[in-house]
Amino acid sequence: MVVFPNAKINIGLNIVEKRSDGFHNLTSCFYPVGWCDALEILPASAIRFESSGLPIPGDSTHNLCLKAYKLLAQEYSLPPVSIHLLKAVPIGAGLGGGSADAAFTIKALSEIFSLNLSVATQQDYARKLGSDCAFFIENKPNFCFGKGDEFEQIDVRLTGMHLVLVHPGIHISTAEAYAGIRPKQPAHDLQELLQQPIDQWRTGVVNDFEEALFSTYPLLPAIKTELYQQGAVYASMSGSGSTLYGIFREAPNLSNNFVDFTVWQGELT
Ligand SMILES: C[C@](O)(CO)[C@H](O)COP(=O)(O)OP(=O)(O)OC[C@H]1O[C@@H](n2ccc(N)nc2=O)[C@H](O)[C@@H]1O
Ligand SMILES: Nc1ncnc2c1ncn2[C@@H]1O[C@H](COP(=O)(O)OP(=O)(O)OP(=O)(O)O)[C@@H](O)[C@H]1O
Repeated sequence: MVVFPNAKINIGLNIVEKRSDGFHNLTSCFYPVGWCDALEILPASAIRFESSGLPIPGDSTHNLCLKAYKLLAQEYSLPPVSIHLLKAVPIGAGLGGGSADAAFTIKALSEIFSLNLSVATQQDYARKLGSDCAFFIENKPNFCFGKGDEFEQIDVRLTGMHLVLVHPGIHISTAEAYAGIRPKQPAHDLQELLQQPIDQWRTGVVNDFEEALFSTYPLLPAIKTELYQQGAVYASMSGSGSTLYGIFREAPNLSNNFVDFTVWQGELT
């Protein structure tokens, strides 16, 4: 089976408080986007994992696809599989790429081996692998809270709007980004702000990681400013960075912009 684990963006991200388990409670709208990896999982005579495309830091035995397989294999006595991951979504980029790989592995294994796992059960397994993972089981725009792994429906529809993602090649560790944050209650309720027309998001819909990371990496606010100059109706950093995104009504002509960076463009669904 071949599946295509896609990235997400965060539209607004409030880091509300530090929890007793060391994690943070947050509120954010997670929105799936079309930039994706390719993941092939086949029954095999022995467990095998390999990846191509972007190099993934760390030992491949720690890859989230393998962790997801091992989690289900021990519960359901799964036979061995061969996994090939073609990595395209940048890593440490605030796009949840590794988390999507983990969630799509759970979904694919459930289908290949007819495990008949409910959405809720798959989300429970995904939560064990990372805070962002559970979102990718349903993979639809959601208002997320708790560690980012609890969901409430939200009526934010950007279908047909044009998205530009700019990854400046800076790897930001999620744990380090959280360590630099002072949690606070948001000035305005994010769910309410997102009910306003998108033209009004610019003033109120904020990503709390921007304040700390923009002073460390001046390139990041420069890219955000450029996205607005090119006509974005809303621009922000995604997650803990370093990817910036702009939402446009029409595809901009970016032939002379962002030439030093990795850019992905496409329509939002
Ligand atoms: C920044 C976001 O991408 C926003 O969507 C996510 O909160 C990150 O989620 P993630 O990459 O799945 O993070 P995890 O793999 O669960 O955790 C990595 C590290 O980030 C910190 N972490 C993560 C999520 C969270 N709600 N609070 C945290 O403090 C913890 O130090 C944790 O050890
Ligand atoms: N399939 C995978 N894809 C990417 N990174 C993976 C994967 N499996 C394990 N990892 C590890 O996760 C680390 C990246 O985690 P990190 O949370 O910083 O970034 P991310 O998963 O790309 O998404 P985000 O930046 O949105 O959190 C890598 O350094 C790598 O060691």
